[in-house]
Amino acid sequence: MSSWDNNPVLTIEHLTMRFGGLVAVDDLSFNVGRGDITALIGPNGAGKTTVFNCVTGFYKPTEGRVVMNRSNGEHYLLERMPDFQISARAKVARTFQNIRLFGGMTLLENLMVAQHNPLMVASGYSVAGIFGLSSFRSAEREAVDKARYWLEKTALIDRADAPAADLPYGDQRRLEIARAMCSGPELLCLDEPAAGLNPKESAELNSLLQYIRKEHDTSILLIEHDMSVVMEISDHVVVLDYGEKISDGTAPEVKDDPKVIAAYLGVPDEEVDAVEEEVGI
Ligand SMILES: Nc1ncnc2c1ncn2[C@@H]1O[C@H](COP(=O)(O)OP(=O)(O)OP(=O)(O)O)[C@@H](O)[C@H]1O
Repeated sequence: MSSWDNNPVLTIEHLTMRFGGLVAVDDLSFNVGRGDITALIGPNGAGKTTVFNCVTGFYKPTEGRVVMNRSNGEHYLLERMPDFQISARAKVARTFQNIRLFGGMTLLENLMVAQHNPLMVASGYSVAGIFGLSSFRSAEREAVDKARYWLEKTALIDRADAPAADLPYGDQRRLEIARAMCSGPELLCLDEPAAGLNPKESAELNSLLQYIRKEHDTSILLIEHDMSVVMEISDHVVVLDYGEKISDGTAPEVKDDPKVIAAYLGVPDEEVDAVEEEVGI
């Protein structure tokens, strides 16, 4: 049995998502190991983002189960929960393929908004906040400390008071990760975190993700097209093609799987050898 099957933080069972006649995800099952960095890869249109949307409550799957197994022993059936509870109670956070920050707000404000739920609770849904009661003030201080901590870890602290829209692209990507981490997730889902990054920024991203996994006991599930990132940091790689799982293993196992090579080259399995020879790989 693979390590990710022994102690999964997320269990996906027979997940199917149909859009009319199109089957975007077809009877997909896999586990995300606790403490692992798991990559979900596959050619364009394979169904990766649809899986993310089912895990994070943006879509309700047509069939199947998505179970979050929290470290305190609680289990959550994510397909039955509204998305705000998936973040607040099941402790799953995500970033998006297209960056979604509040461009007009400062970096610090973006990270404070991410902590809106605990702050609202501490404010007694505004009464304590309005009267400046100490319970609210201490919750607010904690939220600022947490925001500053993640700005430091993502090397953005010097620009804490700048508008998010003024940041270069690579910095905005890191700010999105900082924002997701402010909700204290046990599972962090990242949709193409390395898209648009230069090699230096990609290397910094790798270090950041390894730090998050090691120091914060946060498991990571990422969709990524940049194979240098996938191969370097993933403990476990799941490959989708046309909504179906075609390979599932460690990065070296998956890299050498003829089915994966065939899917990426867009040819049938039996033609892989010939095409590889032709293109010299
Ligand atoms: N809301 C939707 N309505 C209809 N079809 C959809 C919807 N979302 C996704 N699809 C279709 O489902 C299939 C899988 O799309 P998805 O975005 O999950 O793939 P992907 O692997 O993330 O692709 P990419 O790598 O290009 O982002 C595609 O054919 C897509 O057009």
